[in-house]
Amino acid sequence: MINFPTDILAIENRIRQIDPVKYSNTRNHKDGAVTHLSPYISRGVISTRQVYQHIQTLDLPWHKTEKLIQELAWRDYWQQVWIAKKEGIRQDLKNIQTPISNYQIPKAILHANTGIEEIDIAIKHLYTLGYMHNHMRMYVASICCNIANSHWLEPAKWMYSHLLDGDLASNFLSWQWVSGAFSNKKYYANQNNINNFFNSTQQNTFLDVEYSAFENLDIPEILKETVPFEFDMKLPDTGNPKLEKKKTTLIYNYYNIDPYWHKDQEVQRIFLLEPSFFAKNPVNQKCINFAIQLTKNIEDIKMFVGEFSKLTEFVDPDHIIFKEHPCNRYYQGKEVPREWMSSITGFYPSFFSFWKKCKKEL
Ligand SMILES: Cc1cc2nc3c(=O)[nH]c(=O)nc-3n(C[C@H](O)[C@H](O)[C@H](O)COP(=O)(O)OP(=O)(O)OC[C@H]3O[C@@H](n4cnc5c(N)ncnc54)[C@H](O)[C@@H]3O)c2cc1C
Repeated sequence: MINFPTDILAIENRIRQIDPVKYSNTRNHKDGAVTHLSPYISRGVISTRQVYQHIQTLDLPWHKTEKLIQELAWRDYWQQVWIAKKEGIRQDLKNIQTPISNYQIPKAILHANTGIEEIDIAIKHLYTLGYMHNHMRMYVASICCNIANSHWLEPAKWMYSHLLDGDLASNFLSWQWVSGAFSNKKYYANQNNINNFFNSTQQNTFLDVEYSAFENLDIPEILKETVPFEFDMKLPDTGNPKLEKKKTTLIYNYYNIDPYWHKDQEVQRIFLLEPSFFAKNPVNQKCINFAIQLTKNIEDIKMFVGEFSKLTEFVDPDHIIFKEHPCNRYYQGKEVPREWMSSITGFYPSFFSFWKKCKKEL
């Protein structure tokens, strides 16, 4: 079973294990050769550029690596949408999702008892592992939004809260894509599709229908009971670390745990966990622990649990440096850029218009 080590050498080793050819032939399958790198990209430990540069060293023809590079570009694309739309990613961006029967989550999804064996197994794995296969994320989102007619936001928050790779842009915008709020067509998958890609043989489930039946499908009994997303999240209680007010200070956070950032320089390093951010975007203890473990790759980093405004009482903003990211627009100090795979920035209404431009550079 897959695991997610936090030591930087193990993470770099995982990059070296990428097989772009096998990836493109198998990525949609349960046991496909996917990279399992997303928790490290989401937490800002490695960048899409770094993965892309490794792929280039393999000296493979473009057509054999294109699929994986394209998936990496999806990551950058959603980030650019987030930068452009800001908090707007929490709302239906292109179309209003319809029909909606509730703004909650089907209880059967939360309790992993939809009756669809592979879905239920995958949700239990999500709870224990903090990971779910991309195709399975699409199935789960489709069941919530397009079969149970739940608005995408609450189930998206639920999934985000359990993923080690939780990334608000990839998450919310993918949910919008599945539900038709960021695409012109809802995504459906039937039981046959799940059986094909997830090696099962189940029949007679609520998804065991022809595609033509989906538009007018009644909400199955098992999905009718819905519950709100409620999460009581606790951040570690560390007390205030000893800080130097006038020392050059690098701010790390849930989206930036880059161990090579100004490595070997004599600076103050702070891992900032802001209660207001996590109150709005809660994650489970496993996710917080994972992030904290990742900071162990950074020497002498100190954890500060509190708001940025509180931190500035201890460190002068003139001495603060932070990486550009939509979740920390309000930081004060010097903002420096993140690493991207290409130089293409800005909002593109569709991934393929963005990809067309990226491709020219890659
Ligand atoms: C409903 C839904 C919710 C999602 N929520 C998240 C999330 O919270 N965080 C997150 O990182 N990804 C999310 N994704 C995207 C995708 O499922 C994961 O990035 C991918 O499954 C991660 O596994 P991997 O690293 O093995 O991916 P691989 O298939 O090995 O892909 C390599 C890398 O490409 C990028 N990538 C691949 N597929 C996508 C995609 N569809 N969208 C954006 N980037 C992609 C990721 O950075 C990934 O690490 C979501 C997708 C869906 C459909």
